[in-house]
Amino acid sequence: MPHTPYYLIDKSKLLRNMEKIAYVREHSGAKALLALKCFATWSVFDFMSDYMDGTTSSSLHEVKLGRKKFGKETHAYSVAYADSEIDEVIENADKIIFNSISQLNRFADAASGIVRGLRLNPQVSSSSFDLADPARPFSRLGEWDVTKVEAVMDRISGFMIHNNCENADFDLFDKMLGDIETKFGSLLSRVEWVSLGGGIHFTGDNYPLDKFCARLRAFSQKYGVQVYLEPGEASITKSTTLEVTVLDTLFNGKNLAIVDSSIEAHMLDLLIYRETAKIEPNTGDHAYMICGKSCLAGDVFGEFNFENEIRVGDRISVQDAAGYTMVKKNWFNGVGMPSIVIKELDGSERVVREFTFDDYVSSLS
Ligand SMILES: Cc1ncc(COP(=O)(O)O)c(C=O)c1O
Ligand SMILES: NCCCCNCC[C@H](N)C(=O)O
Repeated sequence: MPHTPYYLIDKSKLLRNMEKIAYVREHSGAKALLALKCFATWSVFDFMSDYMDGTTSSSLHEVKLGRKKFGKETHAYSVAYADSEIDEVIENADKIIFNSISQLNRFADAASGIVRGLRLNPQVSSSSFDLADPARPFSRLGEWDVTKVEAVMDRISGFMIHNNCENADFDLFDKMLGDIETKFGSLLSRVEWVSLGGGIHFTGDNYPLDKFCARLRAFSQKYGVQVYLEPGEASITKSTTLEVTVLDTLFNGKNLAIVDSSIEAHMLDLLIYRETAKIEPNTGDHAYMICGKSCLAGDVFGEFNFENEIRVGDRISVQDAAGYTMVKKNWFNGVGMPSIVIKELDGSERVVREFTFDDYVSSLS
């Protein structure tokens, strides 16, 4: 049994998402690229690559990781490329998507030998978080002015449009795609491919996959484009837990349990978006606030119910711990970094990465 804390990636749960992605690819004709910003734990890429078409990236490091560890089709995108990195980005990519017309022009020569695209911003999104809303006022994420885009159509063969965020509502997706068609329809029929980005929770329970496939296929046929999807969360949702152990219990008006992990260090996204973790089944008469071990006063995973009183040494599994966790983990307080463990399809567990004091030291100088 590995020492806690560790992220436990369960391949049988990952497989459920992979099979839905494969279904969508087959029935819609869309290609699916893993968004590495969400999940970049490359030890399961061999497994995932049987079900997906490749990766998309947000930086030089991610595009190189995608090329090296996942293979297949590799898309490069970044909010802005530096002169010093553009050649290496291009060397490692099949397509490059520029965020702005100025970057497209700046790197016109460097990128003349690679398929190029441009990010469009339809100025509508499904995000309820200002922080993650690509359509927020003054957004820097993509071009929105059709006249300006028309002027560079000879330099690109595709678009990327990412405006969904944790969107589990097919009707909302459908409506927003309609908005995109209204705004950019005249441009869409002039390109060969369109990536609709990530943020579409189509692998969730009860998502109307057949309607989704039909909508994607109709879009693809109407404009004569290859559609791409860039699932991050949808690829890995509910596949992983963060396994922790209780180190101490206190009563300060509420029952508190301190675990050998930290929301700040190991599930940072929850803190950023002011969400609580998930612990199942969350039933029983014993209510506890589950707290992290960093010195941050608000290092709290949330309040949950348990069937029994919690004792030091008890194990707790924090659910849904794959997306935006391992890619964001940090060494705050020097808290021990969770190992990464894979549960194989036969149920056996394999530790694929452990972090030591030397890793902490080498992350600083
Ligand atoms: C361009 C792009 N593609 C894909 C994604 C992945 O989104 P999600 O993990 O919500 O599916 C994001 C999220 O930031 C993104 O910005
Ligand atoms: N759970 C809170 C919202 C998370 C939003 N996802 C983060 C990134 C996202 N893909 C984006 O578009 O910014």
